[in-house]
Amino acid sequence: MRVIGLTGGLASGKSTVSSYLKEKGAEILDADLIARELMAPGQPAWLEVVRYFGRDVLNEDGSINRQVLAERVFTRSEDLALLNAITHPLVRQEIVRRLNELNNRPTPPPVAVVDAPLLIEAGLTDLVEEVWLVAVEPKIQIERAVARGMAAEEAQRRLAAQWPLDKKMVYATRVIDNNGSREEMKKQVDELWLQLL
Ligand SMILES: CC(C)(COP(=O)(O)OP(=O)(O)OC[C@H]1O[C@@H](n2cnc3c(N)ncnc32)[C@H](O)[C@@H]1O)[C@@H](O)C(=O)NCCC(=O)NCCS
Ligand SMILES: Nc1ncnc2c1ncn2[C@@H]1O[C@H](COP(=O)(O)OP(=O)(O)OP(=O)(O)O)[C@@H](O)[C@H]1O
Repeated sequence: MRVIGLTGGLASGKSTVSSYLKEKGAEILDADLIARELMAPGQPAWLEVVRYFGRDVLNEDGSINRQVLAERVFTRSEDLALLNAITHPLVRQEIVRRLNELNNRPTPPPVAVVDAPLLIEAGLTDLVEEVWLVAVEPKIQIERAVARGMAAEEAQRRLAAQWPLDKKMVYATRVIDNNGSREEMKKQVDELWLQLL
């Protein structure tokens, strides 16, 4: 089983690329989804979030109010650092567990893709053989995030919490340019997939 890391900032097109890789037969481990699952009531990250951020960030049913928490962490860098310190080790542990599980299947998939916006920032690159970076100009990232319903200021704040493209480039072993059309992106992924297998 080959293990690929897929990364890129906000609204860069990671999910679009990973759905395409899934069609080709890859198994996808989605770090955003894993983080969300670990923050469900009673789960390890939920307990820590409540301990450090208090019950103010909870909905009435005890689930985390993601909008309130996002407002806290993307306007106060100390709070973001705290949330990252809670979630990133747990996300890492869960990714390791799931990769082992895939590897131990009687027939492991040919490729596992770790889809993580913060693959590089959170230091997960040692878990993967290659780092595929979905690269998009910040202006287009904001446009696409807004088209998806996010306020422009919110998108700006999230982008500011992520490493700039040139810093991520240093860690990338392959770059997928997603400034153009979906078709153009697919052509590049077809090529990378052929080279991989
Ligand atoms: C802050 C939270 C509650 C906001 O939830 P929300 O549903 O609005 O966003 P969602 O989780 O779908 O993330 C959307 C995008 O926001 C950006 N983002 C999320 N967390 C972070 C972060 N810690 N730093 C920078 N950008 C982030 C990413 O581009 C991500 O793809 C949530 O993102 C969270 O718990 N983040 C901490 C966990 C984490 O770092 N996840 C990233 C994968 S390791
Ligand atoms: N080449 C493209 N041209 C136009 N729109 C695109 C292209 N690629 C992706 N999109 C759109 O941009 C938005 C962001 O893409 P996607 O959800 O794949 O990004 P992401 O990196 O997974 O985002 P996030 O991690 O922030 O959730 C989506 O609405 C998607 O349909």
